[in-house]
Amino acid sequence: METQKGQENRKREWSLRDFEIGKPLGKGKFGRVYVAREAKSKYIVALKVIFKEQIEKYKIQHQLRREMEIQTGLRHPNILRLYGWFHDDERIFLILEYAHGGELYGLLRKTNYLSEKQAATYILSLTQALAYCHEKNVIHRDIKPENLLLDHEGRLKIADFGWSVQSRSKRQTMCGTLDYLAPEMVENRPHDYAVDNWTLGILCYEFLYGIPPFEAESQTDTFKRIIKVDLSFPSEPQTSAEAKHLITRLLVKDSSKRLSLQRIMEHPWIVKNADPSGICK
Ligand SMILES: Nc1ncnc2c1ncn2[C@@H]1O[C@H](COP(=O)(O)OP(=O)(O)OP(=O)(O)O)[C@@H](O)[C@H]1O
Repeated sequence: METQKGQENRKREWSLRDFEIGKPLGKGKFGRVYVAREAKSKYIVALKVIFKEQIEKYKIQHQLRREMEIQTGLRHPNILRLYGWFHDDERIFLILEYAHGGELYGLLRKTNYLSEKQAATYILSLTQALAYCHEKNVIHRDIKPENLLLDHEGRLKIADFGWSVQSRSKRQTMCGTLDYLAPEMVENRPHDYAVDNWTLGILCYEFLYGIPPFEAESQTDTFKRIIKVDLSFPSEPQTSAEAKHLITRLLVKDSSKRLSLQRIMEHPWIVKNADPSGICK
């Protein structure tokens, strides 16, 4: 879409008549997602349909607007494009890049865990995308496998910016999903970009072992494990000392001592294992 008409498209007024609707891709809390084809250009997109009634019921008007504004402004190979949106009386339609490969979560549930090469490639892609976001003062705050999609080449795309925020100052609202939250967030302390670096440590662990490191029977126990940084590595599957080193350097309680995104990209485990093209099949 963008490639054919460039800037012009973003200013254009869309309507449902511009699209041929195809198969459903899935259902979320607030609506459904379909494959769709723009009738004129034949360009394939994902059309997310959100019911205004649901938005009002859950009082997420502000959050949705913020998500739409942030995601529209981001252009990175590892961030799902939001090309534009339109609405009718009952629904809001988001025109999204189509990720043919579905959710990374699905792949992880199927294989239980990823190889070091796959895990490192995804962590590098995520780190590069987050470095781009942080440069634009965007903190994602809710990176987890359910929010990561894959394109037709297996390239990772960050898809959901529902909890992201664009701010230079520290934030205090607790948000996101407990297993992936940094100690400063679960303790309701001011937080900044470093919460995303923590989450990279959580994801790296989950990619390699199949479960997030602080998962517990109850939310209370998960909370306790996070604030203690109660980290241990299972004996199976066996992983390299370098992978464990990276995780240990990210899951650090003091946010100022966590490895920076630049240092993650230069870490020996990443350099040795990650495919810089981001393509992972
Ligand atoms: N751009 C896309 N390309 C391909 N599949 C997609 C795309 N966006 C969403 N999907 C699929 O549609 C499903 C529903 O997506 P949706 O964003 O509505 O909900 P969700 O992220 O699962 O949950 P939530 O409502 O909590 O955000 C996803 O699980 C995913 O499999």
